[in-house]
Amino acid sequence: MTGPEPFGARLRRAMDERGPLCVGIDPHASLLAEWGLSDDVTGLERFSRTVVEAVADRVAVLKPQSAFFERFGSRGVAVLETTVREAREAGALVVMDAKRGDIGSTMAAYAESFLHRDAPLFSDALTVSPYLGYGSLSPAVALARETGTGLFVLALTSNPEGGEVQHAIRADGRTVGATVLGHLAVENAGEEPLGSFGAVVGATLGDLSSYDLDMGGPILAPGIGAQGATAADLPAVFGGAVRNVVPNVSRGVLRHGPDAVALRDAAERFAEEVRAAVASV
Ligand SMILES: O=c1ccn([C@@H]2O[C@H](COP(=O)(O)O)[C@@H](O)[C@H]2O)c(=O)[nH]1
Repeated sequence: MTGPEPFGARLRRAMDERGPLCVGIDPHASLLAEWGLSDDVTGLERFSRTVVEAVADRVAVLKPQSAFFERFGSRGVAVLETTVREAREAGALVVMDAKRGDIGSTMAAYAESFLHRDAPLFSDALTVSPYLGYGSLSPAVALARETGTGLFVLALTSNPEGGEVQHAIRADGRTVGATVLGHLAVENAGEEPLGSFGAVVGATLGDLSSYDLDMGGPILAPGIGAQGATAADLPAVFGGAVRNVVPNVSRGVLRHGPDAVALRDAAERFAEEVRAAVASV
């Protein structure tokens, strides 16, 4: 093989070896308070390091939510850099949840910020928004191919408001969300065992049988835990595509902190529930 191993192949292996689970690092102010931490950079740093030390050596994916770090300005971003580096060093893949999206020329700079090997925030994958037109993501697709990283493109989000955009029907009769999934199928064509260009599809959405979720790439599925979905819902929501689903749980795990053993146990319970749900299909 020439070049770095693609993200999709690395993710497939991590999911098979560690179980298909993504734990979110979302340092909400309310969680900092529950953990007895101050709502400042010191609290942020302690929170993030505790999560990384508790689970990064065992879960497939960690997903820091950039917003909760950006809240503290440049010092918060410095904590995010350390969090990403330490999580990767411990063996987890890192999906940066920054949901970037802009015109192509600016998108190129966003891609450099997260997917260039020399970037301080270099991550294994980045969440992006296709709602400036899927083609605006081309610079990120190109850089991800070059650096062996991946993208998770917002297709059908977990929040109830998403439907007004994503279920909207285009002139060709397809929904906007289905169109995004169609673009991803093209990106992933021929990639084995899994493409590097994933979709974000909420686990909260109920029956999605009208959508072709089998687009050759991974599906990042937020919504389990605090948003009300459960691992047992996954087969009904994702059907045969469930094998490629990486469910995300943030608050559902984090509320068990600050005790590292309790965090680890919670992550392992979710991973086991997901494994059982996938095996039932
Ligand atoms: O459709 C989406 C896309 C992203 N998210 C993000 O996932 C986590 C969910 O956190 P929970 O605490 O498990 O609810 C959070 O970072 C969201 O910004 C999403 O929920 N839905």
